Amino acid sequence: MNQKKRFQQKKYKNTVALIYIHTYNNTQQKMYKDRTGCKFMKAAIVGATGYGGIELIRLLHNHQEIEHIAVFSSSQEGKTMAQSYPHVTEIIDETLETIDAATLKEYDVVFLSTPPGVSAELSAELVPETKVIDLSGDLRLKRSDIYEAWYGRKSAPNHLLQQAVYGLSEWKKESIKNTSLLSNPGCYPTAILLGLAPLIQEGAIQPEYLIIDAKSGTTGAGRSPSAMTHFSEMNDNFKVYKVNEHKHTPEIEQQLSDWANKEVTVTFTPHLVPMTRGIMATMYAPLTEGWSTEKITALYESVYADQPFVRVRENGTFPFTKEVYGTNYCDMSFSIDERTGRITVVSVIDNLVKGASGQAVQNMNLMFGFEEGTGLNTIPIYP
Ligand SMILES: NC(=O)C1=CN([C@@H]2O[C@H](COP(=O)(O)OP(=O)(O)OC[C@H]3O[C@@H](n4cnc5c(N)ncnc54)[C@H](OP(=O)(O)O)[C@@H]3O)[C@@H](O)[C@H]2O)C=CC1
Ligand SMILES: CC(=O)N[C@@H](CCC(=O)OP(=O)(O)O)C(=O)O
Repeated sequence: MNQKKRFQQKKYKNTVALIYIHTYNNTQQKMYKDRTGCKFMKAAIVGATGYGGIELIRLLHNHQEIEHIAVFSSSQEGKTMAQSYPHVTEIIDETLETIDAATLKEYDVVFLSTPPGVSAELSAELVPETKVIDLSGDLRLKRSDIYEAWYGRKSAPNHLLQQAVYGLSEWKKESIKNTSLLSNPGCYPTAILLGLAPLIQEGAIQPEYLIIDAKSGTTGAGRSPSAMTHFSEMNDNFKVYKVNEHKHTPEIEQQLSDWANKEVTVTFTPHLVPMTRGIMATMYAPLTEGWSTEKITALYESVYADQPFVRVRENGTFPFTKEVYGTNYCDMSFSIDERTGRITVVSVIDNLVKGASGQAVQNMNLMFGFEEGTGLNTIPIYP
């Protein structure tokens, strides 16, 4: 009997029959569902000292199924989380552990909130023994030549790229449920793809003329200070960066091409704005024949009717980033310009929640058969 099964048997032998004789398959997922509220999951976070990591801690700490959160670091082993983040003093008393595949395999789920290159190596050692959710871009692109061209580094082995399920939670829920290797989408692609999905899937826009303009808060760049993001460079400023060379471009194109059933290329221009969290994506494209405000409204409402974290606003009532702050929501609205025949779609997310750790927890919920919104049902912090 392996470590994980021993743990579950020890903890639950008096309360939950059979829990330890199942392996990771649909049967066990059903059992997880049956055990809602038992709090027996053990989660590990690699890269816990980063912004994605501390946000995972915030969300998992309040998650009713998580019994234990272990934290791992490549540079601060032996220190406590409170040494990195005093705001978790007396809330999270875990000590940062050395990253080691054998230890990580003891956990039910491992979050890799690490820079590019780490998960390409680590996830190969962890799946299928445990479930891995990778927040980095290592496993999002299916073609290694495209990864290498845009990331400027060697890609993960092809079999891992093919095995990983791209976890835009609102789609491919069945694939997400059945995978051990989940690749969490990038922050910009999450806001952009959710905003464009109904239009591209229905052929309502001409994708060859699609232009995407997006703005991010500085936490999108992680915790390490840089000349790009530090206060005196960013305060009272507004920056454009990586024009026509941002690594999220092929990620957006890959998914749009899949939905459109033809190759789609986009102009994507990211900007940095002096705020802590938030992404606003503004997308412009010419409509195809026959679409009106009423038809597009009905389309968005039907596509997102059963998606708990997508809120379609009344036509023309555009969302602001603060209206999703600290939450897993993606809010959106659109307007059609009758003069030009173009539609403008605006979507907003919190980059650290729906754009990273929140979507990772949503995907974990799907992978383990929990209710999709478990641990994520909070009201935005406003103002
Ligand atoms: N910030 C955001 O809005 C989003 C981020 N992402 C992606 O999520 C990942 C984490 O981002 P974020 O938290 O913002 O970045 P941070 O820079 O804030 O944190 C990254 C963490 O990775 C750890 N790390 C560094 N080198 C290694 C290594 N060689 N092996 C293992 N761990 C290492 C560091 O912790 P330590 O030194 O303690 O090991 C660090 O705290 C990145 O891939 C990022 O691109 C995705 C979507 C949105
Ligand atoms: C503001 C800012 O710098 N944002 C980051 C995007 C963060 C992200 O999602 O990066 P991954 O694809 O590596 O996960 C950037 O533009 O590179």
